[in-house]
Amino acid sequence: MMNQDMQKVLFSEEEIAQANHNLAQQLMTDYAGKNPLFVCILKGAIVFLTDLMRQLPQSAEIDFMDVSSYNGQTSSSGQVRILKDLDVSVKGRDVVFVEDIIDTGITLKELTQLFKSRQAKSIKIVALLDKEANRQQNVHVDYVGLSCPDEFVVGYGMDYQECYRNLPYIGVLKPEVYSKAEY
Ligand SMILES: O=P(O)(O)OC[C@H]1O[C@H](OP(=O)(O)OP(=O)(O)O)[C@H](O)[C@@H]1O
Ligand code: HPA
Ligand SMILES: [Mg+2]
Repeated sequence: MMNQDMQKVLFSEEEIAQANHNLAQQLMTDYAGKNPLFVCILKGAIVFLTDLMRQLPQSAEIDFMDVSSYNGQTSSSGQVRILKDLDVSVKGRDVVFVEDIIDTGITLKELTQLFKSRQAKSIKIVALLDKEANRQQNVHVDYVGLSCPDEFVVGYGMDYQECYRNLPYIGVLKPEVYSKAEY
C-alpha cells in the first residue's frame, strides 16, 4: 500500500531489486580477486548497502561514514558535515563509496578529495540513483543503478525531515507535505 503522503512512485521494489542485481554483477566482475572497502554514507545509503552487499558472493568489507548536508531539507546547504568518520585507514585500499543518490555532487566531490589525500589506492562510486540534471560539482558515478529525474525523492533510505526512509520504494511527495512543514 502506498504511503498517504506520496504523490507518485518512481521506482518500485521490483525495479530497485533489478537495479541492485545488475550493480552487484558489475562489481563482482570488476573487483574479482580484490579486497575492496565498501564505504556506506549514512544515513541515506544504509538500505541500499544492506541489499547490495547480500548480492555479492565474495566476502566484502564494509565501513560507515555519517555525512550530512541537507539537514532534512530538499536542497543542499552546501556544507558537508562529517558526523562520524571511518574506523579503518583507507591508505592503499580500493575504496567503493556506496550512495543512495548523487544529486548536486557536493557530498561526493568533497569525500573523493578527502580520500585522495588519505592515499586510497582507487576510489569508485556506486549509487542507486544518479540525478545528473542537478549537478553542481563534476562527479563521475562509476556504477549507476537508476537515472533519477530532477525531483526531490524519498524512500529506500532517503528522507524529508528524517521521515520516509523506511519505504521500500522511491517516490515523490505530495506538494502539501512541504507546505504543511513551512512555518
Ligand atoms: O550530491 P548531493 O547534493 O551532495 O546529495 C547527496 C547526498 O545527500 C543525501 O544525504 P543527506 O545530507 O540528506 O544526509 P542523510 O543521508 O543522513 O539524509 C544523500 O544521502 C547523499 O549523501
Ligand atoms: O532527492 C533527494 N531526496 C532525498 N535526499 C536527497 N539528498 C540529495 N538529493 C535528495
Ligand atoms: Mg537526507
